[in-house]
Amino acid sequence: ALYTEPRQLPRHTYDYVIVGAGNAGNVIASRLSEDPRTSILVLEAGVSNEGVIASVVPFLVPTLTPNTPYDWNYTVTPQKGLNGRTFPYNRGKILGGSSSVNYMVHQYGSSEDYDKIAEITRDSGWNWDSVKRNIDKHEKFVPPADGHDTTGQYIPANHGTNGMLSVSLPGSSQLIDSRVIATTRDLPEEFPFNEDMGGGDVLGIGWVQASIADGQRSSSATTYLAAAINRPNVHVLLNTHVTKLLRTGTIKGVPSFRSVEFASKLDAPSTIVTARREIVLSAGSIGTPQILLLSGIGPRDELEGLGIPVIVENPSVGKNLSDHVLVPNIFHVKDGESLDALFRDPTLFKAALDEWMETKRGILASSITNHLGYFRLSSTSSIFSTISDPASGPKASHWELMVANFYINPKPDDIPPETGSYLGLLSALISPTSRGSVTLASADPFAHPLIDPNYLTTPFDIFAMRETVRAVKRFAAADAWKDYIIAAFGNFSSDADADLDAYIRDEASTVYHMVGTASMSPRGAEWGVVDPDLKVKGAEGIRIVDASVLPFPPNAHTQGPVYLVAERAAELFAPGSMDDL
Ligand SMILES: Cc1cc2nc3c(=O)[nH]c(=O)nc-3n(C[C@H](O)[C@H](O)[C@H](O)COP(=O)(O)OP(=O)(O)OC[C@H]3O[C@@H](n4cnc5c(N)ncnc54)[C@H](O)[C@@H]3O)c2cc1C
Repeated sequence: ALYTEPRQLPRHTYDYVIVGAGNAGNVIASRLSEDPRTSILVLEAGVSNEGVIASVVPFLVPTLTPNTPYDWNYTVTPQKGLNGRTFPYNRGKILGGSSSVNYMVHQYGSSEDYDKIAEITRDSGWNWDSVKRNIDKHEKFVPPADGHDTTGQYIPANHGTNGMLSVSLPGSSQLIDSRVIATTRDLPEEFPFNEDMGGGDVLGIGWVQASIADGQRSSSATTYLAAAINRPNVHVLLNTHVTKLLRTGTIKGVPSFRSVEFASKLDAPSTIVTARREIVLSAGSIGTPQILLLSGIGPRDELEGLGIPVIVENPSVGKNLSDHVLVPNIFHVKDGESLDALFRDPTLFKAALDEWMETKRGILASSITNHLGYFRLSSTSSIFSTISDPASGPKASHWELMVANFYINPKPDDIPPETGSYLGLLSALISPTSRGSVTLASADPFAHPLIDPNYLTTPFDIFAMRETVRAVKRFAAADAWKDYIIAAFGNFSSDADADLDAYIRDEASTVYHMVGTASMSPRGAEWGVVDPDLKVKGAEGIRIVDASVLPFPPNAHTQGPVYLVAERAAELFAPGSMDDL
């Protein structure tokens, strides 16, 4: 059942209380409630996704964030690596969390990401061979909206056909599709074709797979939660801001936490609910460390500085933040051959929307990109003489290329040109070495925390980003683009290091893939926030299941890895209810 006010809750004690009905939280709610003996309460700060049309129509995704009621509307602190700039950091505040507002690219990453997590945590349960078994129950590969022949565009054996989340290839073709594929033939050494990144091999460029079915977004709310919401053992409470977890005693010599405090707003009365088995924190890479800190779990000096009693001292909480930083690399192209007119001309846009409304087809049935790829820096790059390779392994990437057939620059103060046609060859750093943090700005649970991704503050990161821009220019110089690309639009024509650095520091923003703020580490390690079974270190009764537990950013857009983490996590919980004991 779905509730919108605390007084509607029929009870205050459950087997599990899940904080956050987001990407990961809904997987846990859905899987745990398959056992009818297990009772579950999910607490979600956001609103329902029902009736939010922009969260249904794939191409409307840019209207969902930032500065909307479906976004937390966070901002990053001034970034010293980006000339002191600050910008919004989008996060879904809606059923489905960021899976209801993201750009729907769906992939899992490199097999070497998972093997590296297994190595870091010393738990083979996280290696690729073990984790990939969950793809079958997670994924349901479906035909694209336009029903085109997908032969050669993916490898069926890499995919599930019977799982929860629908995934498909692009549902509408774009004019540049054939040029992208031709580039993989023009420059096969540097930009090879990759038929399918879903099997753990990410290198090369290929067709985008997206969480879309029948021209509509597939999120954790429309799939996992939708399957569970009518079960009598699942209660979901919306508009509910969790303010802290409460210590309820001591078990095996460590503080135990079984109660969760929440309120609808600062001056509203708070309510307390209790989890007989465990509390599951799935509030995401920002919300999860914030709640831990408010609960007295974190760095002693930070907590004492704000007058928060320290219950579990852990210097790692909120640290190790890492993210995929992005530069737009926009090119001016042949007039009329792009999607720019669609954004500028309300009549064209209305026609596209009408088509979608009538048929769920057309350009709006897909997300904004049909192709992306992952690549390595040259192994002879000078940077590797001073820094060891930060990629997950020799088959993993350093950077990603995303192809968008219109003017796209996520920088908030950027003003798109009123005329002309454009191509975005966006590049993102996949293996950053910069690390940032989430810290409390105040002890007020309703105040946004300080979010400092600390982008581009290491020699490797700026070196690698510079090389991505150079590689993009080589991509754009392929024969396939000769009669199409006119010139670079933006300050990246010069090849001088200093000029490229200035361009990057001026233009960079994010792909919104923040991870690592409650990282996994080996059992007994002196660092990290959770053990490999995702239980909070030095505490009892709290497990964390969301993007925050990933120790480093994967070779993927992060929803797929988060789904796989959540599916594996669901297997770690004890079956049944405390009532049985
Ligand atoms: C604009 C944007 C575009 C993106 N594009 C892509 C993409 O194309 N492909 C991709 O793979 N990934 C993409 N991502 C990233 C991906 O969506 C996230 O990494 C992933 O969804 C995070 O999952 P999560 O479970 O950790 O957190 P979330 O899904 O964000 O869930 C956290 C939930 O907890 C709730 N919550 C937080 N704090 C509290 C509190 N105090 N009390 C109660 N509830 C709380 C939130 O409201 C939210 O519902 C994008 C993200 C954004 C924002």
